[in-house]
Amino acid sequence: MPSTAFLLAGLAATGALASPLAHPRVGTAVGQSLSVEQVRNAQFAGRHGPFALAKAYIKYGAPVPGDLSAAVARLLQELGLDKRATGSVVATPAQYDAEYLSPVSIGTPAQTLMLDFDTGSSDLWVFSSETPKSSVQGQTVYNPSKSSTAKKLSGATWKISYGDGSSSSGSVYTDKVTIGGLSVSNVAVESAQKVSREFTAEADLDGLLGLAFSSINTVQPTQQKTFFDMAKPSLDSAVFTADLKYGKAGKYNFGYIDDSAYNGSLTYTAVDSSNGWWMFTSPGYAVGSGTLDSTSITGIADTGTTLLLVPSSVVTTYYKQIRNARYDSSQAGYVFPCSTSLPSFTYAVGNSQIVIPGKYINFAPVDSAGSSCFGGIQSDEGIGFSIFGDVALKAAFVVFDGSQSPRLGFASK
Ligand SMILES: CNCc1ccc(Oc2cccnc2)o1
Repeated sequence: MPSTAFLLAGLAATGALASPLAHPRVGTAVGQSLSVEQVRNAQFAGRHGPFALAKAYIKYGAPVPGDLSAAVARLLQELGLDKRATGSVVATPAQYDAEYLSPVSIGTPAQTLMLDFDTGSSDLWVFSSETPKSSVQGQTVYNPSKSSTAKKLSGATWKISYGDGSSSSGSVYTDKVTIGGLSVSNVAVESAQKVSREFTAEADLDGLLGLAFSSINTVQPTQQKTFFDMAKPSLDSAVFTADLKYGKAGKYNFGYIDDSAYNGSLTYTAVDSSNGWWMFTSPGYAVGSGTLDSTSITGIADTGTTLLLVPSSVVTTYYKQIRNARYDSSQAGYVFPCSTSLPSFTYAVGNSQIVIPGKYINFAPVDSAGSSCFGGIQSDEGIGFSIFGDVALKAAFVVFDGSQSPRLGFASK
């Protein structure tokens, strides 16, 4: 909920706190006299003593006394002026929950693309009219020349590569972006002039929408803000939530926490955003009904990564519990017979725990025969930190709190 002072300053800025008669037009000087016509201030929020009184305090930079602040807050609420923006959009899983796609409207008139919301990166990039035709195979493209609100960001370029080896690059526009009813103007929309073959192969994915911190946005020479950072000033609360699901559509919400979407309570844990990611430390894990092992796991909450990637010692401990599970070097990962009944995997968050049901850890068959299946838990070897990807996140309701001190909230559901 924005502070009263913040709302008051906003109202003052709009002139809503000004007097009903404002914006005097400059009169005409006739001889020594001057006549000044006054016009009604259409934005005036009405005669309200507390506003008038508070305006004086704001005008002279004096702190608004407690009871006046409370009176103003009540008035703002009564007048519905404390309502801020929120948004809510469906997240539909692609094949085997490999990624989740959400509709995003860009430009005027709206061009709606299906984007992969990625809390592990900070670029909003799209297939576009500038993407080589040979690289576009089924994707919907954004055409800035067809948007009256698109503006070329002159001289700006971007280039990004992802953990799975895929990459893309191009030019930059700013345009209006709307997600689930939440519209934000002048958002950086990065137009792909090159995409790697992995993206070309994914006909349903029209681009990515980065939700990590703007400090790792790749636009040069002037780094750009993420959609979330651009939306923050209008949001009821500086948060977004990820409610991904196993084999069915989940939801991303912006600006509010839907307390009916989870069980019990949220447990918050500290975030180290110094590298631009939502990085946190899980104080322990358990396999199946086993006791919690207090080996801590430090990693990022990454909706753009499919699997749960953890230290090799944890991976070995997990698959040791499964007869016929083995490391298959040809797949570069642990596999097991697809008919296997898998143990759950629990990761601690503060003093609480998130349980990933065993079935979430059967990612997909490795071959058309479907006899051998690839594990949803694999090693983070070589990355430098763990990655709590979709396999881990879809077992929870996750709050990405982007306030002054960013934090993550987890709840079971
Ligand atoms: C699956 N390859 C193409 C692709 C789809 C989504 C992404 O983006 C990623 C990949 C890995 C980590 N984070 C984001 O790449």
